[in-house]
Amino acid sequence: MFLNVNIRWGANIWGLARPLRFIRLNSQSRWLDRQSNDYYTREAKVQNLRSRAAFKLMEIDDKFHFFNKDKTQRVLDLGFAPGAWSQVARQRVGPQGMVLGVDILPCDPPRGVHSIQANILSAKTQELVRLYFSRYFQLYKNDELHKHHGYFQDGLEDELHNIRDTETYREIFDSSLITNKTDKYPVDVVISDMYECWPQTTGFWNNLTNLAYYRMANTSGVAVRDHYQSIDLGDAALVTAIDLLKPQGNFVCKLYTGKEDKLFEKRLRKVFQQVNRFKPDSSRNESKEIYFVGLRKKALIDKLDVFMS
Ligand SMILES: C[S@@+](CC[C@H](N)C(=O)[O-])C[C@H]1O[C@@H](n2cnc3c(N)ncnc32)[C@H](O)[C@@H]1O
Repeated sequence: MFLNVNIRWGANIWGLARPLRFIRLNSQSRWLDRQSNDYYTREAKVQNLRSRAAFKLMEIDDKFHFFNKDKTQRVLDLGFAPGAWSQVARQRVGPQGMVLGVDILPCDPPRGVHSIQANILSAKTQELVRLYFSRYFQLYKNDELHKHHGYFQDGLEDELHNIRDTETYREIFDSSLITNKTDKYPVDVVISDMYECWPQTTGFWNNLTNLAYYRMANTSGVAVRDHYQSIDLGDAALVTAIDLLKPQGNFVCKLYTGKEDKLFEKRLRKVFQQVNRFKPDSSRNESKEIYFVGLRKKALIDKLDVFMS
């Protein structure tokens, strides 16, 4: 059904704003009602988890077992805010593991997790992730770096300035030099729940210079748009996995389902030995989200072949 509105700018716009605000408040209160009646939301509060999303990752791991307390695993959580998946990863990798969250929005990471406020679509983000997991520049151990809200990048520019000229730095970033200092694939598990942001509770965009909150992909309710935007973020997560994930490493990625699922799945099959599609019980029936799980990354991957055919 189309709403036929004849807008004369200036004259009628404020008249239109009122009903629109009413519609928004109505959908907000429906969302609040649904939240307060929801088992997983209540349970998340009881268990001190940052959101109900935690239960989705628990269910996915209960089925596919990609976290392992016995190995020292390094986990990269893409779009980690507010941090429920990072909490689950932290618990499931055990004390020796490392968890790094990346989010375009600023967010205090959960206990035992470090974070970078960065856009996954930027090449610099990979550099930061690589340095974080590097055994030779253990920046995460330096208190100076996380004294402000745990943000790893505080002071990072100074550190980068000091180390960019060193031989070790060159070895870490020069993939043609395979030495025992080079950790070409520093990550064991990549998890990506990238999509809509958590509700803004204070004016934190004062911290941002690039108006990330406006530029990000927010779920619009228009299925086609949400689907294509989530495919873009899924592809960004897949590129990150191709570049940083160890052979035999594992990958979890949320997607809003639609026409291109099959193509995304085909790309995943070129990177992982086993690919599964999964809808956890804790994901609402009416939600279009599904989760792809890629197990055991292949050793040789041709990125062009993954994305071109
Ligand atoms: C649904 S939330 C993630 C919830 C999280 N898994 C949890 O359990 O708390 C999606 C997140 O993706 C982030 N995001 C979206 N686009 C991004 C991008 N290009 N780079 C980094 N983070 C992004 C958003 O800021 C948002 O916080």
